[in-house]
Amino acid sequence: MNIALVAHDVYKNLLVDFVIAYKHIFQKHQLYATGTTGRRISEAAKLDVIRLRSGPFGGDQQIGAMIAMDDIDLLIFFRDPISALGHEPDITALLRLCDVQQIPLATNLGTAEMLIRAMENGFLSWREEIRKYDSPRLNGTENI
Ligand SMILES: O=C(CO)COP(=O)(O)O
Repeated sequence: MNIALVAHDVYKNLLVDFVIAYKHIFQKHQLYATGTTGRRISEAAKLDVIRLRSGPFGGDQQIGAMIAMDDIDLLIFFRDPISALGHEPDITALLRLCDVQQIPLATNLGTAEMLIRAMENGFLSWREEIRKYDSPRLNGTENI
């Protein structure tokens, strides 16, 4: 599975600890992350992470573009629910695209834990099936 990981500053430590706790699962998958989140995870968890731009510089939009192309299977995004951020439109757009593409999305630790355990137990294997029929790459709508 292709897993995208994003955390705003207040939750970066939480996400790093979460990835370390479930490293035995994460290490079996391809990880993507926004810039600073990815650096923190790769340094602390010693996992390979494909790092995109930092969120305020387009990282959320890069992940959104991957989701639009059905290239991400699961997004864990520990967003800051208190502070307003300058790139709020990018954040909203990313969350919206998850709903457009039916991508499992966790915005807090409780849901993230359930999704990761569910994935480990095969509950997200429907993603492989849906990709065959619903992928913009395969159903001919990628140029629309
Ligand atoms: O701002 C972000 C997501 O909106 C996260 O970006 P960083 O991982 O670069 O801090």
